[in-house]
Amino acid sequence: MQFRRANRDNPADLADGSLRLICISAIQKGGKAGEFLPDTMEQITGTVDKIRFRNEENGYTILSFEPDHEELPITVVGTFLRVDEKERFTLHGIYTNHPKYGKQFKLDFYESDFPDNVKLLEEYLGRGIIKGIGKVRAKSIVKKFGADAIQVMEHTPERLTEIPGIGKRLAELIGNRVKERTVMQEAMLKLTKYGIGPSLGAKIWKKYKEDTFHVLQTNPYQMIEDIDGVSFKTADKIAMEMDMPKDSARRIRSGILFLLDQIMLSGSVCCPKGQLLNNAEKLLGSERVEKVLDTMNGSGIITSVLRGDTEYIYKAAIYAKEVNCAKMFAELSRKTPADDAEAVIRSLNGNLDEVQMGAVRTAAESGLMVLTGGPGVGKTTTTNMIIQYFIKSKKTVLLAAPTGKAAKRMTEATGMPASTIHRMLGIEPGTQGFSHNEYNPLEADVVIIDETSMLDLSLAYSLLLAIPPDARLILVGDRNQLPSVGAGNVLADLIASKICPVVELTKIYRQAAGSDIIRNAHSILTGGSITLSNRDFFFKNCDTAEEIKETVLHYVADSLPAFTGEKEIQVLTPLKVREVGSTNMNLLLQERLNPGKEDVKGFREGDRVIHIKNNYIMKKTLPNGKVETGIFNGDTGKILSIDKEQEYVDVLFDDGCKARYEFEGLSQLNLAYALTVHKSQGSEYPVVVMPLYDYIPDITTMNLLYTGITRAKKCIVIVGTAQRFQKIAKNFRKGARYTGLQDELKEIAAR
Ligand SMILES: Nc1ncnc2c1ncn2[C@@H]1O[C@H](COP(=O)(O)OP(=O)(O)OP(=O)(O)O)[C@@H](O)[C@H]1O
Repeated sequence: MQFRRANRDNPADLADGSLRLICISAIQKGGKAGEFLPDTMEQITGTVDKIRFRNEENGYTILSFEPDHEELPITVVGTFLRVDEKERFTLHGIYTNHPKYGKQFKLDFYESDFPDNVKLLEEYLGRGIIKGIGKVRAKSIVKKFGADAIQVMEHTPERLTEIPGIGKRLAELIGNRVKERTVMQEAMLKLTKYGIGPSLGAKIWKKYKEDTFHVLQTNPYQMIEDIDGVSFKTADKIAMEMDMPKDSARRIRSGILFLLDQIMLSGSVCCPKGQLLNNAEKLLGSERVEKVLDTMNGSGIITSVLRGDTEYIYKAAIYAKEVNCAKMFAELSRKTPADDAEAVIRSLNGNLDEVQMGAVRTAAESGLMVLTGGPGVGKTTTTNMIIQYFIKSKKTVLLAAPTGKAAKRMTEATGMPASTIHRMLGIEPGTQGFSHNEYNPLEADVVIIDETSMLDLSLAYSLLLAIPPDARLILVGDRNQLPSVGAGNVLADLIASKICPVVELTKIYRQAAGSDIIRNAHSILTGGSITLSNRDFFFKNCDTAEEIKETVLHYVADSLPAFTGEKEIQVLTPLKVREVGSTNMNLLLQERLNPGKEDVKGFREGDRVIHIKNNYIMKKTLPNGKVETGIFNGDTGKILSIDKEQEYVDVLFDDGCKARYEFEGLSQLNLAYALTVHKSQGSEYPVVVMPLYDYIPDITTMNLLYTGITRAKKCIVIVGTAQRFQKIAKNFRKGARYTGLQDELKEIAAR
């Protein structure tokens, strides 16, 4: 068979039987590790000698390749949709010179074909590439049909029956398998034309197989629901390429659901109808939006709720959760008091003030209560007394918090085991489900949750489902902290609804004598004046972004470690993006604190890192050598070593546990020299530096400043201008977070 170079922009090539595949590979241009030789595209044709590394998930491959007219094999690095040894390709890319591994060919895209040399073809087919053909059959097929063997198998498979031992059925089967291969490759090629990379392309193919084009042509939006990683924008691009009308109901429906998902990512659970229609019309360029929205409302996909004069639109599932949360909260709040509470309370040891003692009494008397207050007011001390009360009353108490770090702090503060809420509920990895639910409730009389401000609506719903009918729920948290990252505003809504008792502690006990951190944190809440007595709360006046960055670097690297005696200084930024955001500050801090080392995907040995996803199946080795599973969002540590040959990174976490990350798993890590205030919720650090530069009314709020400041235990330095600080401190906006839990609760209470 004649090999022909194809033009990836020429649609005719797609239909040409001689073309097997042209594939785009994500080339990593300008990677620091590689210094480019001439930056011109090269083309080499040859045979795969050996696959040295392959990640089946994303197609990333390192292989040794034998070019046709060169003696020595070369190393090729890039993304192959699929690849086998002895397979033939024409590769397009550039040569680079890797400091450690030498000359490499970085792949941009490739064209693939079956071997055109009879000997290689026999060897290739003999390796079991096509099911039903082993060494012996490969030999007979190639002997019979020569270099045309593949053409015969694909287009006239019945001719295979000319070979003894191959019957009609097997011939047909082989023909189908070869065709399937071709169809898959063509599908992948077509997908790359819509900007879909090989890894996503492979997922789409895996899901729809031969139906891929049918789905793409009839309803590409289906992919959003079926395949992880397909966004509305990707599906819409395909739909537009397919000339789908802008006014198509499917398109509008998907666009509306996409916007509702976006709303939820920003923390709201619903959206005023007017706002949604406006955004949808802008996104979709269609005037049929309202009509389609109304039909969706009737079909159970979305729910519309009238509150006052405003109509709010929810995805139906999240609305159901909100309504059910309200019902379950209301149900809990109706519980009756314990019988001999007073006698047990009198027997408790500890010096609580009257309000704190009142909280213990309330806990004893209520099915549902909230204990809130700022830093150092005795929330933990009071919680400990509540636990003591229930233990003395022979009740089973379970403790949990939304994050791993907060759960660890709860364990230390109470002396009792506390877990993440997910773990307490028995997360079932791979599904969104929990083993504890309404059919299998928790075995507890009392459940106490700390850092409740971080509890989002979905997790609150799962938690409430698992609370046994006669148990109590106690929610502890600081209502002035930022709300949860996930959609909802559970603690604030619950407090505002007045459906259950709320005990607010206001008297500051901790460090009352000497600390400006706590005093100023409380002053920010009350709008009081800020004290700068240079004890533990410092302010450095800097104006420009450049000045702020330099000052932060200087404090973190030079002056603060000496001044505070702490080696690690935590930078907390209001934003992730922009010049003084955590992403950029991390790069600057990495260069300053950990310079001159080679990067792997942005990480270096010795870097401070944070794990950013709850991973309940990942293994870690405890300091005592025992192996456990579970690494949580917010866990911080340091990179101990990077093994480039074996492609893994070892991390030592702050609690002494070690974990190994394969290179592909590194997306679970971020640099942690600088974190956003949002990310730092539930954690505390001895020394914090907080640069204030940007002002975005919905984000840089008083609550964000307050949350950042209260993360510092020993010392905080704020870097910015006094005007900017005041502006943020007085920004009492809560951010546009639309939720309805408060109204639902009030409605139930009024019945
Ligand atoms: N009634 C009290 N009398 C004397 N000291 C108290 C009292 N209540 C709390 N404290 C002390 O105040 C300090 C802070 O208390 P605690 O840690 O319970 O506060 P917190 O609200 O949990 O603080 P944070 O939210 O910052 O962790 C502790 O040293 C505690 O012993």
